[in-house]
Amino acid sequence: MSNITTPKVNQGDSKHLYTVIVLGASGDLAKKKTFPALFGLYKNKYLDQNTHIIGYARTKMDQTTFEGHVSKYIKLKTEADKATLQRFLKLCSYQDGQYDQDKDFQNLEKHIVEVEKASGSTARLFYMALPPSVFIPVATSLKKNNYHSFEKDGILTRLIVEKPFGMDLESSRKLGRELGALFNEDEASYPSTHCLAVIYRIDHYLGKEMVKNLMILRFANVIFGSVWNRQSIDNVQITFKEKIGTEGRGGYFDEFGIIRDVMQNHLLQILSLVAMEPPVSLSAEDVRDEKGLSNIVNSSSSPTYQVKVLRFIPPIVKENILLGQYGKSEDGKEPGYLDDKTVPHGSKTPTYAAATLFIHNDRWSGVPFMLKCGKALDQQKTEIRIQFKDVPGHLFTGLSRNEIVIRVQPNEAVYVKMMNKEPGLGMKTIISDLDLSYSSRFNDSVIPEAYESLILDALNGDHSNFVRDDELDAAWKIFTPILKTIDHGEIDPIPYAYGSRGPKGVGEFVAKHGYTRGEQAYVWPLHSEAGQDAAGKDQRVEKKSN
Ligand SMILES: NC(=O)C1=CN([C@@H]2O[C@H](COP(=O)(O)OP(=O)(O)OC[C@H]3O[C@@H](n4cnc5c(N)ncnc54)[C@H](OP(=O)(O)O)[C@@H]3O)[C@@H](O)[C@H]2O)C=CC1
Ligand SMILES: O=C1O[C@H](COP(=O)(O)O)[C@@H](O)[C@H](O)[C@H]1O
Repeated sequence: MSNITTPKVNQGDSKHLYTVIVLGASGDLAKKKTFPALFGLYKNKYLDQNTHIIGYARTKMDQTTFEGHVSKYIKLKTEADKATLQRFLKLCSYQDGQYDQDKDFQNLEKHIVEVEKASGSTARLFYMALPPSVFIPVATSLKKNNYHSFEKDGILTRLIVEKPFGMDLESSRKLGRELGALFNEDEASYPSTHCLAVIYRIDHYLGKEMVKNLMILRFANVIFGSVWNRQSIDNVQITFKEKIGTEGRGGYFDEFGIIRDVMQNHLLQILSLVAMEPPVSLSAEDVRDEKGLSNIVNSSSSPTYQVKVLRFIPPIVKENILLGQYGKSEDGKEPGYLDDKTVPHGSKTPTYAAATLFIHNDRWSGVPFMLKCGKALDQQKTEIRIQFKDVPGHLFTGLSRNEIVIRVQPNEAVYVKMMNKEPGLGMKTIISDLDLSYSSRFNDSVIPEAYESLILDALNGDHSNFVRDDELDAAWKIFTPILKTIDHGEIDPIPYAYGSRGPKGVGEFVAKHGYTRGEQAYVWPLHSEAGQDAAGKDQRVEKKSN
């Protein structure tokens, strides 16, 4: 594990040994992310070496098949890793059952109790790697059959819930109410007891190294802190691109579309960390107060309201949105979105979206925040691009604007585009960069997977990087009206070819909101496909010496 982040093991709950129960264990998320993350934590000794993992789903599987499912996406680099995997698999077991049958959850309970007796575990982490349609039946069954009071039985319960948290404001509130009736939102409200199960709403982007780095970049550097406002910044872009389409998930995706899949959650969470005011402290509630909604602060006589960043963002309007849907690749080899048989004929669901949001507060008034995301594009990347205003006056010509780029993935980096004197005689300006590329600066460090980091936080009882219900409410208020318009088929997505840069008009869209391409050509060296393919190896040196 990384020497960039050095989390403490079981901080706050060190007396608890957990049993982890993965519901939906037969699924895509469980095999691709949850089990590999649990293995990563186990391998690096962030999980107690006696932590048992129980899979639960409807599919019937014997132990060998389950072990194959658990290990399919686990990357083994050394012989020692192989031996560790064998030890890890001995801690994994599987139980099949329906999601709404008490008797099946009672069987699960028997199995958990056996495991607890054998291991001495006193805490349960339930991980719901399930489609949202079964969140409530499963949470209800768990509460009825598998929940114990800490005070009475000495068993601590935590529950991780995956996105999507609803389809719109109304359904998100309904889900929140129903879940809230079963489990708690917040441990801090019940400090003395620890007796109620607590919900952790996961948005895995909050576990990404560079997203977590935003707080430090912003609030631990005077040089950034003092220019992080409308006086200096012209526009901000937050971009998510994926090379793959909806392969295998078309049916699921069509219900949601790219805005609900990526923009309303991952990109908005990044925006709130880029734009929020400094929190009072790094405590979970102080950080989430700044990102989220209003919070009544008790004063002796009258309450005061702290107003927070998402509340300053009005709903997105039709003029500030651009949608796309991918078709076949230009060579015809890759299928278009509508070629997927699980996608309804003639679907208008967007697989690409660009939207501009404004934050009407003193810091950001007038600064466009452009969120862009799409599937089946030319490259994979997530980045935050903060573009500064033009240099005033006429001392120099042909200048490009300064930009701070935070490359979330791949090839984690922070680089600042800046003007420099071209070396040699004369006073010619040249665009260059201050480049903190992790592959060269921290090349002996391993960056933890987002899910490793977040599961560890949940085990440690740290809510800071999870989504609170009022944040969710604020997020849905921004998106629900435009989503209704889209769901009614009122905006036609612009077609784009699989593997292209996206729909025509994206360049004009960002230009309309102020993004300016400089006169001088600039390519961040690791931006190239070659750089991406060699993730972890710095291509710059080769490029510069060529
Ligand atoms: N896959 C991914 O990359 C990501 C997924 N997520 C979220 O994680 C959750 C799980 O995703 P994912 O693993 O892809 O989902 P899957 O479609 O693979 O579903 C997980 C399991 O749930 C059961 N299941 C599927 N459909 C239904 C249904 N209609 N009714 C009851 N049970 C069903 C199946 O198990 P069985 O039939 O054996 O019971 C399946 O193996 C979702 O909320 C998703 O949005 C979030 C981020 C990324
Ligand atoms: O939540 C989701 O995220 C993934 C992208 O995650 P990443 O960590 O690989 O960037 C996306 O593919 C998926 O559609 C979405 O549901």
